Amino acid sequence: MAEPILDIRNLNKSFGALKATDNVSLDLRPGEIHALIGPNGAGKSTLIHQIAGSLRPGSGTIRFLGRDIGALGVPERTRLGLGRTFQISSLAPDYSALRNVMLAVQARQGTSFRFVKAVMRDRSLRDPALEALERVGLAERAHVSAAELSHGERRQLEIAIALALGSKAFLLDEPMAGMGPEGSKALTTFLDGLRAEAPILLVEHDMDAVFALADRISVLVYGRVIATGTVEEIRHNPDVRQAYLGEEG
Ligand SMILES: Nc1ncnc2c1ncn2[C@@H]1O[C@H](COP(=O)(O)OP(=O)(O)OP(=O)(O)O)[C@@H](O)[C@H]1O
Repeated sequence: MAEPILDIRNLNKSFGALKATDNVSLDLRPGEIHALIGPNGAGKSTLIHQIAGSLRPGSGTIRFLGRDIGALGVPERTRLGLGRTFQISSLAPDYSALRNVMLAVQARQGTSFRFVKAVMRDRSLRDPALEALERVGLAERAHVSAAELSHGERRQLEIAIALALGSKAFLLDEPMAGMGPEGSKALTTFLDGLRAEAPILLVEHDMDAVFALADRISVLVYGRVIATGTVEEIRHNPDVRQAYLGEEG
């Protein structure tokens, strides 16, 4: 079996008396989409925050590309290639889609401050940014401000930014949220292709998308992973049906 890209072992996080992450172990392997599902409040976002570095675990280890990243902050983890999209958008709303991605390319290149006009003309920033927009299907919207993009397009733009940052794995927290059926379908097709580039840890409530995309699913209930398996294994797991899917019959 291939070495995991991301390897989480015995992670714990409490908020007062509440165990939001209860001895969680899971991994993300090359080329896969590993979906993380569970009822509201199960601890999915809390787990993503700990992996991204925006929340410190109480205990446990997080290894990324073979390295213990537990002591690193968010920017260092991003630089190592841990790409993340957020439930709440982190885009600069007044900037065009292109400029949002160019800022990411600039951050990756570590280039210092330049005047905006010079930055916008700089082909070493512009070309990779346009390529990332092309890849997510947003090239035609390159000059539209982030604020004017549809909800789905903003999600695509966030992924373009993660691509431009050279992400080697993606943490996607509810990318389908607030999307209509067409948008969800388009994003599902896109994510299906994206896994070949970098594996995806996908938190998602849209079960159609999860069942269509996931190579493996982990089910989180009250902070604990109660099962990990293929779509078929999870669909037929009696504990999962009772704790979570059961409510859908
Ligand atoms: N900063 C915090 N302080 C105290 N409690 C918190 C904090 N963040 C999360 N919690 C609690 O931890 C539990 C897990 O929350 P979390 O947001 O991770 O769940 P989730 O599975 O992502 O839920 P949803 O599907 O609704 O997004 C919840 O009971 C929540 O109220």
